[in-house]
Amino acid sequence: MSALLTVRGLVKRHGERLLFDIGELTLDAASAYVLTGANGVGKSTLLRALAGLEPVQAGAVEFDGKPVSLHPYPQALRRAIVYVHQHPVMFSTSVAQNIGYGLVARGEPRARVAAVVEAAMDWAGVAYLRETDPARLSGGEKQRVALARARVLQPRLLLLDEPTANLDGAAREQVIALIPTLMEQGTTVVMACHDRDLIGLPGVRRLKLRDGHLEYRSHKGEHGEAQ
Ligand SMILES: Nc1ncnc2c1ncn2[C@@H]1O[C@H](COP(=O)(O)OP(=O)(O)OP(=O)(O)O)[C@@H](O)[C@H]1O
Repeated sequence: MSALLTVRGLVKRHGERLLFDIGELTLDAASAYVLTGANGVGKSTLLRALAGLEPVQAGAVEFDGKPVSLHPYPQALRRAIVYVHQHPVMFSTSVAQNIGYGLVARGEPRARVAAVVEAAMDWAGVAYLRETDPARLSGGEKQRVALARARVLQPRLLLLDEPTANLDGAAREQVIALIPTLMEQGTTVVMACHDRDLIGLPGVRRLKLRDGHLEYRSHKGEHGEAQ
């Protein structure tokens, strides 16, 4: 499998506190990962750093086999890497306009945006909400709208920050059901989570952040330090 993203020497400090010092992080193309670790260990920070939303110290970085920098964060990575917040922020327009916003911003023709948004709403099971003010959405609906909004951008790497946190019952199951279909479209997905059902999804590899280091774990529970 070919590497989509490799980052060497990924270091994050908050003042005197060293949050993580990761020798090497490699994410393969068209692969899915869960990123686990105790509360406060730095999972969100790591995802946000990869998305260019958090200043971080990085050595050599390669995306799609080409050297890139995380500072300044290149436009090509901004297009290719999408981060979905645990509590997604929505514009006070309609659900449909929120989902299409990124495509409109990229200058896509209106007719194409409308068709893609329609398909994404069907995929996420939110078509009945198309004209709804996002402020009225439940937590589960909001997360599914956020996933649809990310999916239409066809990212190479999708970073999901605790997509099922604060959800239970059917709302949680609806979000979990969407994840394998995201993986099918060739997107690499990394999910920060504590959710056992996400961790146990078929084909999902596990990354564990512990004591500032990243461990790669197989499904059988074997583990080893990252290089
Ligand atoms: N600007 C900041 N200054 C100092 N410390 C910060 C700052 N931002 C985050 N932190 C700290 O960094 C640590 C990592 O936070 P982060 O949200 O990445 O953890 P997490 O593993 O995602 O946790 P959780 O599972 O609870 O969501 C926390 O201890 C947090 O308080």
